[in-house]
Amino acid sequence: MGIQYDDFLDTAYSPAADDLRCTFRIVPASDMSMEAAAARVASESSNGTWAALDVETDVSRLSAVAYALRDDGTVKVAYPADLFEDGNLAQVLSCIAGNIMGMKAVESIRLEDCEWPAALAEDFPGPRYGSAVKHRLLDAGDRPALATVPKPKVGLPPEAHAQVGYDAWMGGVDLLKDDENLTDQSFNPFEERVTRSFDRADEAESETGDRKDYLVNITAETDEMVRRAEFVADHGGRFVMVDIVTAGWSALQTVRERTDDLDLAIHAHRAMHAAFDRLPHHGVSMRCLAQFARLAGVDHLHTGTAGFGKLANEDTVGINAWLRSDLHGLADVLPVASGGLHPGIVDSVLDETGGDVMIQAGGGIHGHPDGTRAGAEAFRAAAEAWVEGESPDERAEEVPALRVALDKWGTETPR
Ligand SMILES: O=C(COP(=O)(O)O)[C@H](O)[C@H](O)COP(=O)(O)O
Ligand SMILES: [Mg+2]
Repeated sequence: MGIQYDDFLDTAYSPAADDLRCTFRIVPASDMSMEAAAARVASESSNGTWAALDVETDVSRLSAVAYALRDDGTVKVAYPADLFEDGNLAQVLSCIAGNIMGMKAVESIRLEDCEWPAALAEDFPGPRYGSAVKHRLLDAGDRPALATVPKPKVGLPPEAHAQVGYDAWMGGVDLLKDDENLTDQSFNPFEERVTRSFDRADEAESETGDRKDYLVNITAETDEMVRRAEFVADHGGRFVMVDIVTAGWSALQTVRERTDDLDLAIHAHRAMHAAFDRLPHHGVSMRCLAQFARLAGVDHLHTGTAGFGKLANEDTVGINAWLRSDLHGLADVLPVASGGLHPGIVDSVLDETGGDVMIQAGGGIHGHPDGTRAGAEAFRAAAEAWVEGESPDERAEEVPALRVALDKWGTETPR
């Protein structure tokens, strides 16, 4: 039988329940119609090629179909579930975000959204805890979970790093967090940092009576990540952090699977996400990256600050809603707002995201004029004031450290 581009376009197509439905934003090449470009996208991302083929086997049941072409430049493509290998995220992405990203038939193409059928989603583990980390592993209760990343982001030796952690825990944060580019460098070796930091966490726990933990960046080659996760668990840690985009989806899947018996929560830092999602017409949306991360099984994911922080954000509120929505029984994901946060804008961010999030500050805590502990007190006071419906200025009457932070930064959006 023959296969050609026309076979991949059916504007009246009604997808099957098991189809993976992807929405693309397409700008066709200047000499190509939207229909022709969309057919090529469906073809190249499933089982077609540039040449018409004559094949003995009927492979049409594995073909994708482009449909729902809209004037706004979006088109949907439906992929039959059998096109995909069970639980293999890399294989899925090699279809739906693979060769098509470089096709000359399109001027640009962006994968905007996916609707995951049960047939695919149920083959992935999803998060172990999701937002339940707030009460299962921490004492955050109804307030946002609070985390801090020491600054300078690299350069502190292990002892100083652990001291920053202690000060921040004592000031009221739940979690110390490594920065995305701190792993196992000579100035701050992984094992010494972990050992010293957990010793100080124990001190802070017994002095405050609250659970204190540490998002340890285990990002490395895959086997080494697993080894580091085991080291963290051996030292009483309940969380690991993975730079999920730079480490890669398959590596993340391996960490999720091979540490399953350690009961760890996975904190997903998204460094490099903007290489995929920052351009509005090309790449892969943050919304989709968040979907891949949830399927692979991260418990928390950075999704931005709804416009208030130092970094560009795509639809923080909409992505967070998706992370909380039902996905065929998979656990939800706790969104993390981070990047230029400080006590003066905590209320604005939480007004957008709601309180069921983690908020994280580095400079906005350690840049406090009176140091890390005062910075953490101010950050916690700002979060608690929001939960209790009080303004930052009202709360600052009782918390001098918050007054100092508000006087320093006001409501500025850092850049
Ligand atoms: O180090 C920080 C924040 O530090 P600071 O609080 O000093 O700005 C994180 O890497 C960013 O949150 C990443 O961005 P995003 O969360 O958007 O992925
Ligand atoms: Mg960082």
